Amino acid sequence: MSYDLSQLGWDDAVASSFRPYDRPDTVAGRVLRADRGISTVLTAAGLTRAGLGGNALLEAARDPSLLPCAGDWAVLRNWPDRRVTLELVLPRRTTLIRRTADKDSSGQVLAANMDTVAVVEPIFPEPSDARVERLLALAWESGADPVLVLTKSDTAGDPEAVARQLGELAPGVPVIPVSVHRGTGLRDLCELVTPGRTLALLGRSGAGKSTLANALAGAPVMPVQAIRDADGKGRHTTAYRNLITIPGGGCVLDTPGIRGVGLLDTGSGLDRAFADVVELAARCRFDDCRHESEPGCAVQDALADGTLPPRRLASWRKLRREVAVESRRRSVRLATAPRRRQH
Ligand SMILES: Nc1nc2c(ncn2[C@@H]2O[C@H](COP(=O)(O)OP(=O)(O)OP(=O)(O)O)[C@@H](O)[C@H]2O)c(=O)[nH]1
Ligand SMILES: [Zn+2]
Repeated sequence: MSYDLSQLGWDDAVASSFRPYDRPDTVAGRVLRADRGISTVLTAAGLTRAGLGGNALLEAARDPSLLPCAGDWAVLRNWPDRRVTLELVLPRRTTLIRRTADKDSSGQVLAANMDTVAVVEPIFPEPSDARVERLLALAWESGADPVLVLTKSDTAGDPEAVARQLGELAPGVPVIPVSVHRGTGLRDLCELVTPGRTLALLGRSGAGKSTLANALAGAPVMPVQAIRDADGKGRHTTAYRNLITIPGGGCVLDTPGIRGVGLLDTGSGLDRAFADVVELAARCRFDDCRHESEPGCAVQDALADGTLPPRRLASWRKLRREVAVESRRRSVRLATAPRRRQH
């Protein structure tokens, strides 16, 4: 079997990052799934499973975020005894990464090398403004283009009205109401999974991500609810992340249903998610305006004339505080971490 990797997004940039490692015993592939050290990888020769090679283990010890994850392009090595190891994760073009509770961790990579991140929020039960804002910041931070997908639109009397309302939390982001049950809105999403393009789905458990991935694939490739193990115990399907190849080209990356996401904002994600507030703040008279009671505060003016909802300002402040606390913690950690190779 031979597979055309350009369908999966293999292009000149990936090819040139692979070139230095291109040897008779190596091959490049895209990670469909990474599960406790075993990666399922699609190469031009077909599907293969690879354990972590020595080099990949070393890299991961240095920085756990360099462990392979779904969506990665990787260098595989074929050994004479037919073993296959994953030796290196090629540089990621975009990365969805969240802060983990683990203090030493540099964050958990949820998905890599996607072109678009769909923040998936269900219309029923009630969509959460705060979750949408947080996930959009994470999506912007990834470097990919965000879209906001409102699932189960069949449950709303007027899904367009809900879309307009949530659209206010998503400046510059297309909002797409979708109902898989009715088959509406899917065409807009299909345009994001044309050959070579990857769409990642990000949302809470039950948001309808798997249902959406199945609909985009046109065939049930992923069990929606629970599947049964051989021993009869129920196992939930979304503990892992999966890259699904779409017949006709393109891929969908389903991330696990996440309960809480900590932001690991290093710069622009939050600013872009709150572009409306940032733009107002840039118009304040003082550069260091705290938008409280300073004269000439454009943010306070917008609150007063009703163009900026107070809730929106409050969530911006809350997320900024969270990110500031986290980056302080990170810099303390870096300063106190034992140096490697001191001599
Ligand atoms: N009414 C309606 N229900 C839907 C639609 N899409 C999904 N659902 C239901 O929503 C529930 C959750 O869907 P899933 O696709 O399993 O959600 P998920 O986001 O993959 O959840 P996790 O696997 O836990 O991350 C299921 O019971 C679906 O049948 C839709 O378009 N309309
Ligand atoms: Zn101000």
